Amino acid sequence: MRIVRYLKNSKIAVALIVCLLIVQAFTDLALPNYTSQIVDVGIQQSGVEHAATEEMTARTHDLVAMMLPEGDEKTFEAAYDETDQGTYKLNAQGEREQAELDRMVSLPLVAIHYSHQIPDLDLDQALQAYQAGAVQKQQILDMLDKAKEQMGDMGDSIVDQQAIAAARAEYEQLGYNLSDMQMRYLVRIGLTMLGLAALGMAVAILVGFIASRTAAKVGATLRAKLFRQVVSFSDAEVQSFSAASLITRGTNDIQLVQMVTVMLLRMVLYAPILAIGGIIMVSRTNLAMSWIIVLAVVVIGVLIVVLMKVAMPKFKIMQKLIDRVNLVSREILTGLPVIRAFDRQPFEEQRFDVASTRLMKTQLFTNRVMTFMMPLMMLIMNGVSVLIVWVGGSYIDNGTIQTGDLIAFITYAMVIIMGFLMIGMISIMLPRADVAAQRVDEVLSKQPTICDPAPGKARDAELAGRTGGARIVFDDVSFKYGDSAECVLENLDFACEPGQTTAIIGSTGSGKSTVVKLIERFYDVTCGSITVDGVDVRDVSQEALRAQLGYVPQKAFLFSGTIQSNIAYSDEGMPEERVELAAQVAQAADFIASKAEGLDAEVSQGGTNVSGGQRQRLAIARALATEARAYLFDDSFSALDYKTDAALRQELHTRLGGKTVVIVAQRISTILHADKIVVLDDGRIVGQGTHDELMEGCEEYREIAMSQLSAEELNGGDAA
Ligand SMILES: Nc1ncnc2c1ncn2[C@@H]1O[C@H](COP(=O)(O)OP(=O)(O)OP(=O)(O)O)[C@@H](O)[C@H]1O
Repeated sequence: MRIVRYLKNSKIAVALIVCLLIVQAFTDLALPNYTSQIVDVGIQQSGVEHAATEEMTARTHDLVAMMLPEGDEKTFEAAYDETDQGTYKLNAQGEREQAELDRMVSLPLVAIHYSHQIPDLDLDQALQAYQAGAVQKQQILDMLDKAKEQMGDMGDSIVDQQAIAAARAEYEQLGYNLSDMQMRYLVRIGLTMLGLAALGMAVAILVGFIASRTAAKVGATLRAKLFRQVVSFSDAEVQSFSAASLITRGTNDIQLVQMVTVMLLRMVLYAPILAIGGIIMVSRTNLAMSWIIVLAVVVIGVLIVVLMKVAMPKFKIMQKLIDRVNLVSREILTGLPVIRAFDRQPFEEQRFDVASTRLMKTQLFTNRVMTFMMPLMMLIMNGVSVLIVWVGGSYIDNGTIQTGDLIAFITYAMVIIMGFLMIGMISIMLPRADVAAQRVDEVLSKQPTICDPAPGKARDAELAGRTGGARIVFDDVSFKYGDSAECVLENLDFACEPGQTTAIIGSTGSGKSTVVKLIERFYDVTCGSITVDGVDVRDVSQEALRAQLGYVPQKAFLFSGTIQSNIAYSDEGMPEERVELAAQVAQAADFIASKAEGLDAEVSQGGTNVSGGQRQRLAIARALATEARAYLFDDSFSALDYKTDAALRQELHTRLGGKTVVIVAQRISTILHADKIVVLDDGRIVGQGTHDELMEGCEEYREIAMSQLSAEELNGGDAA
């Protein structure tokens, strides 16, 4: 069970909860016993608990002593002390042995109490005869045994009940106020019950508090781990899960795990304690009716199994359906302008509706099944109560049990059934949470395809501290994405020299962006190698490699914050001058100056409140603000107008003197003056050299150039 594993680091909290739950079970289980006492002793017996009264008259004392076997007589004599008034009071030793005394004195007391109803029996005479030695103890004991035998099976319980009546009569004879006694008893038991209830409540609150804290900690730890793991993923892993699913796993799934962890700590641990405690208490009350509880538990078991069989498959697909709704919503929200432009709202609404309705139907189904559960459970509980009253009624009738015992039995039966109910509810929730936990584990156990070399083997030191440009070399590089059969790049051989601009050009889908992504090591090459200053990119840590590179992605992405925080993204403490210089080189200074807040102007999430060109310029400034040795521009000038494009290239040329520049471009004018142009066609290099060389020797390049440039430009003029 995965969820239990998550509690590995919270052993102390779990142990504490178990201890507290035992206390809570003790209070919960003790209360019905007190209710039973209130009914049996407090009400029916007027608060008289024991047959062995606290005080008795000398006559009763002597008569009881006469009717006890010798061993018991000694104990009895030792338990009572004679008072100045000639009565006998229970002493401390007697209080300790009260249960034993009750057993002894019951029959003699009943005999004394009812003696006047038996003709020809004069106990006083018998006592005199006994004291005079005319009658032997054994004769009296035989007489008592015979009387008891005549009462049959019910003898014991009848004697117990009548003994209490006799004790009451004894108290009355001594002038005790019985209603005061009753009130004192009721108040004492009532206060004990209140105290127990308060303790139970305090413990329950404490358990809830610790359980919630522990579960919240489990949730937070899982979220942190998941986030760290997802951040370490390459594009391939993110794609394999899909961003929407990763979000559901990080939010909904972990939330479910957290919720069930609370239930696990509060209910799953409590249920067996309660059920076992209840069974022990019931066995003390009345075993004859236990079959009712067994029957109820079996019925509940069957009910839960049926419900699980019906609802479980639906529970299992629920998480996938939530994923789907997330995916569709994300796509629709991101593509809203396109949807509007093509007037596809009805279609998208329909798509969303399908995903949402499937989720709704599944949830409705499971909720409906669950709705059945509560009334059915109540039916079972009420049925059990009725059965107990019915069966118990006859037991009360023939004196086997008392009314209070019956009430206590009903309550214990409910406690046991509740325990099993809780186990049932959890057994429905747990598999669902287990699916969620499994989904989280899938992410956590996914091995990132891009890994750093072993700590001792990393060649970071060879790159650290170098200045000037970096020499990037592609040596017979081939690459294919994931499991796809075809190579996107094949046998690439070229070098990007320091202090030079290397341009990569080619038709759409020819693999230009992939080249840059391979330098950044977002993916690993399938064959061949890429080296930076002679060091294979796989032999250095990703951090060290990327510190050498300034990257501007094809799709400029900005974070919510300010212009300043976006440009200084690589280093929060970046000096203002560097931010300004980067903005200036990236041709963003003018538009920043036009903003009232300047560098502190707000940027919304994804940079949606700036234009495409401005976004590109800020993304360029962000890369230029780093201290990289090679700058990779992946089609980063496409949204710039020709003038800005030219000015930017001019600035790059002068400011980035010795650095390496790699420019992926669609527009030939952007790369016209590059030191080397690599022409890609369908993942293969079809030519490399300067513009002039390629115009002469590369058919594909000439075609692109002729389609984009005027005759004048082709003859040496500048497109800008
Ligand atoms: N994540 C990916 N998974 C699978 N295939 C991909 C992935 N990214 C790109 N491709 C495929 O690899 C090929 C090259 O893509 P790439 O983005 O490198 O081309 P490009 O030359 O930069 O195109 P463009 O000029 O349109 O940006 C394309 O055929 C594309 O379908």
